Amino acid sequence: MFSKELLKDQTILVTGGGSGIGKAIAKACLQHGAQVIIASRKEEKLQTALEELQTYGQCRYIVCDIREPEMISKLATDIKEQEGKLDILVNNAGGQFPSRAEDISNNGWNAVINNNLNGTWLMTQTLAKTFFIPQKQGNVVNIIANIFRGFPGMVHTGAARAGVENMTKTLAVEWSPYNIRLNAVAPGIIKSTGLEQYPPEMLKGLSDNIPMKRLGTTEEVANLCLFLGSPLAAYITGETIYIDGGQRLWGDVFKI
Ligand SMILES: CCCCCCC/C=C/C(=O)SCCNC(=O)CCNC(=O)[C@H](O)C(C)(C)COP(=O)(O)OP(=O)(O)OC[C@H]1O[C@@H](n2cnc3c(N)ncnc32)[C@H](O)[C@@H]1OP(=O)(O)O
Ligand SMILES: NC(=O)C1=CN([C@@H]2O[C@H](COP(=O)(O)OP(=O)(O)OC[C@H]3O[C@@H](n4cnc5c(N)ncnc54)[C@H](OP(=O)(O)O)[C@@H]3O)[C@@H](O)[C@H]2O)C=CC1
Repeated sequence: MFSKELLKDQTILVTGGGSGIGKAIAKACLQHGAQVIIASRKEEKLQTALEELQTYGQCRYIVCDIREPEMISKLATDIKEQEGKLDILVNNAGGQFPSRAEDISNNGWNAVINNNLNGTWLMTQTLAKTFFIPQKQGNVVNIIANIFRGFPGMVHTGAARAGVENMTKTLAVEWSPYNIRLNAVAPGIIKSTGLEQYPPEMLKGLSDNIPMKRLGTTEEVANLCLFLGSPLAAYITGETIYIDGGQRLWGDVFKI
């Protein structure tokens, strides 16, 4: 177990923090001494999550669509006025839909690229310019996906997440003079609210195709993010860590 003071005095923004993996990350950060802001599109979801999260520490929410530059600017101003600083950004918001590549419409492709690549970029650039670069200190954790062998059945998100992975490496070098670390976390299949959007027949037998024969938990992903956000990972930057029970190496996710 980590020290309860691992993230003491840290201010952390978790996008998509109202559900699933993001909520688990927010909870873990609160339990380790941080103050946390969660952000996403749906206020009702954020409000419900907040009621649970604030029992663990100081937390609030901001409604923000990561695809909308104006909303992101307002979010940055809001944090500047309220908290006065930001130490860690967790870019967790995202998602996609399963589809054969030949069936994806132009709008469908753009929606997924906008959500996962452009949204992550806009958040990262705005918050780095507002906080991390002037502070000469910052930390970004990007949640991507298991794209190790491509992403058959979800080419749009595979392309977007590969973009985020490369962006993570590039910015780790460009922004190292500002003492900003950036890393990516690549979850395999995690038992979370996100899986509810997949048809039940697609979810049958998934564990059989994972070397460890089980799905991951949101808490396991949160623990990895805690580590990367903390001083324990002070010399790690530009890295992608897979948390997938070995699935990147063996087993089919999609039968194609
Ligand atoms: C076998 C099990 C799977 C294991 C894989 C596990 C790995 C990954 C797991 C996860 O990531 S879990 C997290 C999942 N959570 C989410 O995905 C939630 C967020 N997702 C979304 O919000 C959407 O998917 C979105 C498309 C990114 C949202 O975009 P937007 O709100 O802009 O969409 P729309 O305006 O409704 O539609 C735009 C465009 O996209 C087409 N489209 C949307 N959904 C589907 C769909 N289910 N199937 C086909 N096409 C879809 C939609 O039709 C529009 O295109 P046009 O119709 O206008 O051409
Ligand atoms: N669960 C899994 O097996 C895996 C998940 N992932 C990724 O991990 C992340 C979390 O997934 P998970 O918790 O499972 O799923 P959820 O669907 O529960 O989480 C997605 C979160 O992102 C938010 N979100 C989506 N689009 C936007 C947007 N444009 N602007 C702001 N917020 C947005 C949603 O909130 P709201 O609707 O309020 O906007 C929601 O809270 C996602 O990026 C997902 O793709 C990756 C690999 C595997």
